[in-house]
Amino acid sequence: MTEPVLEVRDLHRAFGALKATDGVSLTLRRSEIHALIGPNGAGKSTLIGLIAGNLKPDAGQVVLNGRDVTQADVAARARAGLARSFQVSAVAAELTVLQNVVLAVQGARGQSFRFFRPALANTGLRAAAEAHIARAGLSGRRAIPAGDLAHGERRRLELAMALALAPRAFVLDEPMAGMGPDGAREMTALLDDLRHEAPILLVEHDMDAVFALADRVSVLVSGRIIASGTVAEIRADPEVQRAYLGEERLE
Ligand SMILES: Nc1ncnc2c1ncn2[C@@H]1O[C@H](COP(=O)(O)OP(=O)(O)OP(=O)(O)O)[C@@H](O)[C@H]1O
Repeated sequence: MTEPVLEVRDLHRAFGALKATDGVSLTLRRSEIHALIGPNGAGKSTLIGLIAGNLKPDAGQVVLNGRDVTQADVAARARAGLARSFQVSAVAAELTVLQNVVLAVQGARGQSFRFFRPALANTGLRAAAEAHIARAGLSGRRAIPAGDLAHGERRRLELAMALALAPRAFVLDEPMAGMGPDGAREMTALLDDLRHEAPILLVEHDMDAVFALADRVSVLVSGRIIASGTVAEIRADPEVQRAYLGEERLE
């Protein structure tokens, strides 16, 4: 089997006496969607923070493409190809969709934002930005200021900007949050496509989306992964039913 794109090894993080992350190990393989689910307070945000570099672990490792990035900061992990979206966002509301994505492409290429005007005239940057916008399904909205986008479109814009990083792995924090049923279905289709760009670690409460998309599901409860498996395995697991899925009123 090929080496995982992202690997978390025996990660620990406490806040005082509370073990928010208590010995978590997981992998993300090429082209897969690995969903992380769990009740409120289970430690999902803490784990994402440890993976993205916002938080430092007390022990354990985060390995991206075979490289130990445990001591690297958020920016260094982003440069190494980790695209985290939906919580921290650099979208500028007054700029158009195209302008925002051009800036993201320019930034990803290590060029200064001071040269914004030349950037818009730069056909290479512009073509790359247009391709990301098309991939995110926003071509018809390229001239709209980001601040005027609907909620779901804004999420698409964030994904288009994440694509500018040429990501090796996506870490997505509740992409379906705040979406109606149509928006959630559209986002589900988009994520199903994006997995071929880079695999996705998906933290999501929307179980329809999780069950439609995930190749594997890991269930986090009190800082520990209590079960990991296919959708069918997780749905049939009595411990998961007891600890979590029972609350979600499945089927
Ligand atoms: N900075 C912090 N200081 C102290 N305790 C914290 C801190 N961050 C998180 N915690 C605690 O760690 C535990 C895990 O929280 P976390 O936010 O990671 O869970 P979660 O699964 O993301 O929850 P939710 O689904 O509600 O967002 C909780 O008990 C929370 O109160």
